[in-house]
Amino acid sequence: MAVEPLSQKEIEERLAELPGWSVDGDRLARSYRLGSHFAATAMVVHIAQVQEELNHHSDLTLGYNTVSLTVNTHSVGGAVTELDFALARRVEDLAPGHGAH
Ligand SMILES: C[C@H](O)[C@H](O)[C@H]1CNC2=NC(N)=NC(=O)C2=N1
Repeated sequence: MAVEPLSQKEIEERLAELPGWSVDGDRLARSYRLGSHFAATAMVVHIAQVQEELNHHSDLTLGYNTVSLTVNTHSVGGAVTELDFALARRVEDLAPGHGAH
């Protein structure tokens, strides 16, 4: 399946289903706060596992008790695509298990 940049309208429709996520420049982004540094670290490892499964990788930043991601699709010149939203949905699914909000 060829992956293509999403239109502004397509991005807005998908963002409406993903509270907390936004588009910052040409990247889909969200930050989470967790209960401790160790909890944040465990979430980073879990996200890395999903990224390997999807073969799609965010810029993933670990803070003291925060985890931040930004992602776009290099192969279309750094635009937001369905692949970025697929990763975002998977991260949203795993976040509650880590107590992330
Ligand atoms: C060869 C491999 O499929 C590509 O390099 C993948 C890996 N991870 C990736 N991650 C992201 N965010 N964008 C890509 O275009 C991308 N491409």
